[in-house]
Amino acid sequence: MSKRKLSRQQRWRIEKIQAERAERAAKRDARESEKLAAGEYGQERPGRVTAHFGRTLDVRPEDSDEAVRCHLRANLEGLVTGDRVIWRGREDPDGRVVEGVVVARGERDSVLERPDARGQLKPVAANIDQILIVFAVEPEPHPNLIDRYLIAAEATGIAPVLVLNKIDLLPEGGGELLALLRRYEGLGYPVVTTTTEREDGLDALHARLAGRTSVFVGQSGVGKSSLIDRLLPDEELRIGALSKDSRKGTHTTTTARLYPLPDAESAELIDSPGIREFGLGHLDEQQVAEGFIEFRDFLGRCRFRDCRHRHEPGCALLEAVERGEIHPERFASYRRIVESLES
Ligand SMILES: Nc1nc2c(ncn2[C@@H]2O[C@H](COP(=O)(O)OP(=O)(O)OP(=O)(O)O)[C@@H](O)[C@H]2O)c(=O)[nH]1
Ligand SMILES: [Zn+2]
Repeated sequence: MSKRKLSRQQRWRIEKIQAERAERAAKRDARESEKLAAGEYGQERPGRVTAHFGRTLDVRPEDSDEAVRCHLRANLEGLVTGDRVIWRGREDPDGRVVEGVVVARGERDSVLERPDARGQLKPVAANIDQILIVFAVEPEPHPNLIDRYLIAAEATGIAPVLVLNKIDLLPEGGGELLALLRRYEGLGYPVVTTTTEREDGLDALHARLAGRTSVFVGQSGVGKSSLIDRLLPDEELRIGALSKDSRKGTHTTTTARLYPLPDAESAELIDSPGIREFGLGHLDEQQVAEGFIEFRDFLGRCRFRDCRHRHEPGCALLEAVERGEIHPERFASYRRIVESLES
């Protein structure tokens, strides 16, 4: 077969497939607008996306715990778990909302992004109030791991919280790790200590979660799963927040999900394996410097506009270290992280 003939055939096939696809989409839209026009769907109301599967979403109404399987109006794109939306529900003869259509997306306060397979940043969750960076007495956090997480969190604009887990393993008197934590508290970061080994081990965490939407991140083995299992003890509760037919879904493990926490006052958790792995990947030197919050007062004050804060004369950061306004270990950590970006 000649090359040209093949490509003509291919072109024809592609065009046919595209035409069919467009026709299907147009039909679907027409059906939806008919239903909307015919008043099959009820009033517009607010809700929040609790899970998403392509063009299908689970939306939890503001006045209910049970999410409703919804599809998207054709002109809407890129909704993620945590998005606030306006939607309309369709009721069955018994007056129960059985399905819905999302008609608009609300403003986002924040968005968490992750690089996709091609390295392009894609939103994975929205309207998160705080990133809980979990680390543990064991495995001991290696130097500047905490800083790396803090920088990544600062770059999202979402408030970080440090959670030290497994405090049942702390030595008498607290040891170095607690001293390190005090330093972070001094910088203004909230610090919470936890243990899943004691009945009251999560009290401080519950208080911190109340009234907010949170995500847990942190290195393997620090106890994220254990903490989340304790916060959402009832497996059914995790699944029960979803509409019935989404339980059958096979693609349910990778999407981020939003869970209401049973024991804390209007606390919500967004979780997925991808979110837990949140890390430093895609930052540049500028973002790293800005991620050290105590550097911010000094950035832009160096003598040279393109100062890289190494040994340049008139470097505002180096002078601040000299004066004791920046902790030398934080500055050393900054340097190591910048160097690791280069290699
Ligand atoms: N002593 C002690 N062990 C804990 C505590 N919390 C969790 N562990 C243990 O730490 C180990 C790791 O906990 P996981 O919850 O699997 O940690 P993770 O962060 O989810 O790890 P990945 O799934 O690899 O990301 C398990 O053996 C837990 O039993 C704690 O508060 N104290
Ligand atoms: Zn400088």
